[in-house]
Amino acid sequence: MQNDDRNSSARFMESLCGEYQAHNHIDPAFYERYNVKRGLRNADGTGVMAGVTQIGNVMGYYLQDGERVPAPGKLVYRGIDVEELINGFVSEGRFGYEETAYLLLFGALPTRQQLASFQQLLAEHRALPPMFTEDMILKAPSPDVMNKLARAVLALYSYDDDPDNMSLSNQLSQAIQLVARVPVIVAHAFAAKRHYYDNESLYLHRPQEGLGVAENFLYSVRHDNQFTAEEARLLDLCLVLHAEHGGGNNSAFTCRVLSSSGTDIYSAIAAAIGSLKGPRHGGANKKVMEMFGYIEQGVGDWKDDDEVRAYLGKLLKKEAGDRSGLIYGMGHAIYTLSDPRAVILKRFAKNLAQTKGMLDEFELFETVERLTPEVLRTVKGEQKVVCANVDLFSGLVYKMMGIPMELYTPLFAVARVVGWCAHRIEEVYQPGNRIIRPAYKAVAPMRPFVPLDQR
Ligand SMILES: CC(=O)SCCNC(=O)CCNC(=O)[C@H](O)C(C)(C)COP(=O)(O)OP(=O)(O)OC[C@H]1O[C@@H](n2cnc3c(N)ncnc32)[C@H](O)[C@@H]1OP(=O)(O)O
Ligand SMILES: O=C([O-])CC(=O)C(=O)O
Repeated sequence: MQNDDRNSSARFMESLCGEYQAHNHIDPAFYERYNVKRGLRNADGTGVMAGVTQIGNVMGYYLQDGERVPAPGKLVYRGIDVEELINGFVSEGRFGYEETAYLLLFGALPTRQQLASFQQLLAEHRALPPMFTEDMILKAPSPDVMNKLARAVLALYSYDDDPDNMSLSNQLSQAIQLVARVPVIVAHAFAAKRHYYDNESLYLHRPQEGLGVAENFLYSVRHDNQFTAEEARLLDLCLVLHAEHGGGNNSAFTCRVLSSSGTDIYSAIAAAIGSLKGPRHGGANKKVMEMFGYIEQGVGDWKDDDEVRAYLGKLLKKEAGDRSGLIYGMGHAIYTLSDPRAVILKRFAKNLAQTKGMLDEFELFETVERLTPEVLRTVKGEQKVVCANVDLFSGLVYKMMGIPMELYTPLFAVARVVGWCAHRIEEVYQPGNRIIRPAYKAVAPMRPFVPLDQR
């Protein structure tokens, strides 16, 4: 394109922005006037009840006389407290992700035999279809692994002989395939990203028989295939903690919205991946680490509360960091006093920081966790009780395990695909399900059409 053309299309683009701004303002007062549940949230911040589920339960407050009372967070999978679930498999010296996946998908803890058969099924489905990596990943790589993952999941539709078959056995079988394949797609998408965008050597490792999801993931993303048993156990725990979070979280709800239309599983899961990528949702784990990069640079003395406080204020006022006004890793739609996953991950982060000589960094994370509620109150007047969410410490744990930042959000997807599949199947098979179709109050005044030469 010539310079003049470029300038004139830039000017036209600018004028289009002006056109948009002139005609698209929505008065915030409308939300109250028309009783619109912004973000599908009631006035007190609680979520609008949009469905019934048996899969997961997230508790962060209780209601007393119609008021929200903050409480320590609790996460429940299929009626079982996640902390109890973790204690169960850790104390018996097993990996827990496959057992958790079985529980979430089918609704009951597996027997020893069922667990072994399920692990075998996952192993059989791990291999991607012939030429899939070459045609769908290497030929069209992406600088963003989540973007590649969404596109690859959507592409699996054309490698499935019966993609729109809605029978329960087909849906479950597609779900098992996705749980098995998503980690492999992530590993290959990451390899392609490193090769085509970072000029690194290309290595593609095939998943190994006899290794579970966490071990295979570490095996595949490390160029020398090496990992320790301790690393695999910690990653397994992270996967369990990220596997599910109720029907209302943005990505599960996205998946349920698509599923309610009767579309195929690949479309629904690809959309959920797109949702999780967002920086206010799963993408926050990467944003947390980027934000700490800014804080570490911008704060001279990490142990000086006043300096950290002042920098957090700048983040909120969009004067520092990525200028979004957010302190990533803090706040949650449901949790108030604590996110149980953050509590567990913080414990592991502290232990790892001690052994890796990274206690100063860990303590800076703790300071941000401690000071953010106060800064949110003073700078934004925010009265809500705010705690660290799962994303505050997960990135630090991954960093100390030597897992590259581009994989933080994809790892979330590796775990959460199980929750999404469980929600999809529940949405499709619940009796009397209906297409999800909320309303939008239309506020544009009516006006006549004007012929082209009279505008
Ligand atoms: C896996 C997950 O998805 S966990 C969440 C990961 N996301 C993040 O860490 C991003 C930072 N946090 C946030 O953006 C929010 O806390 C969310 C998106 C997680 C929850 O959002 P909401 O439920 O709408 O927040 P809530 O009702 O508690 O907040 C009310 C106000 O406080 C603000 N707020 C809440 N948390 C933060 C934060 N971390 N930084 C800045 N402002 C915040 C909200 O933007 C909102 O302000 P507004 O009224 O000016 O729009
Ligand atoms: O529940 C939510 O809103 C966000 C979420 O998925 C999580 O915290 O894991």
